[in-house]
Amino acid sequence: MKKIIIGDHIVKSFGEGDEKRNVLGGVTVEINEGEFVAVMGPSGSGKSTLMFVLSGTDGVNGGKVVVDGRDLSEVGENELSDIRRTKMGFVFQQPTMLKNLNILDNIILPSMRGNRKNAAKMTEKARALMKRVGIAELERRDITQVSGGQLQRAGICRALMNSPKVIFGDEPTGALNSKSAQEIMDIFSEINAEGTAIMLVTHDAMVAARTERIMFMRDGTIVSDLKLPKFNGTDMDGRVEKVAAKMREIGI
Ligand SMILES: Nc1ncnc2c1ncn2[C@@H]1O[C@H](COP(=O)(O)OP(=O)(O)OP(=O)(O)O)[C@@H](O)[C@H]1O
Repeated sequence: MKKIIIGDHIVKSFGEGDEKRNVLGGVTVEINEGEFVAVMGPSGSGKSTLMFVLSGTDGVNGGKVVVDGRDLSEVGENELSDIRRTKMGFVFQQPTMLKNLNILDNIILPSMRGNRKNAAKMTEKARALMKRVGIAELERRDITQVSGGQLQRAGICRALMNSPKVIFGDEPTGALNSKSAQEIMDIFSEINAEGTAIMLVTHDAMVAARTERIMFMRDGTIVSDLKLPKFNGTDMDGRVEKVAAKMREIGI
């Protein structure tokens, strides 16, 4: 199986001198193409930091990160930004969107990068994505005129505009009620079924149980790596129980 992301003995520290602290203490992790992964762990265990370094958002202090065969320590700023733009999509707890643009323009803007030439193509793609996630009728709305779940759907459309190989989600369902959260997970499952790898940081066992692999972190290391069969709509209770049992074991 081809690896889309490799983290090889990653060390990440913050602070200087006596204040210096390792937040990731030599983490080795591999994500396969098309894999659906969740990262769980207590607050402060390094989940977001791991996601930031694997996505090249942040550099490392030791070890290396390889994305689709490219060692990020060997690429310059321009190539790093190209890799992030063309191979990765990002979904956050609260999508950061511009208040003076409608939903459609917010989805299109980041992929345009000032290039108006392909505006028609981008608009067509955004409309197809919006239709797919059930927000086709909201394209002219302001971002303040939609629900949290609808805004998150728009955030997912934005992340999919460049057909990424991997989507990173930092608590993408954290601001939603459990029904909306499961609907967002339905969308992630569909995207994953089409071959996009997804890595989600979550505190929610119901969310993690929808993935096929849950990495548990504690104190900057991965302490457990739980594998589940791909979710096919059945045995949700059994899956949640497996995740919950591991959480109890680890003390989350
Ligand atoms: N830019 C930074 N400067 C200094 N310390 C940082 C920085 N970013 C994160 N940390 C510290 O690194 C540790 C891990 O943070 P991180 O956000 O990765 O944890 P997390 O597991 O995602 O937590 P949570 O579940 O609360 O979001 C924390 O102790 C945090 O305070």
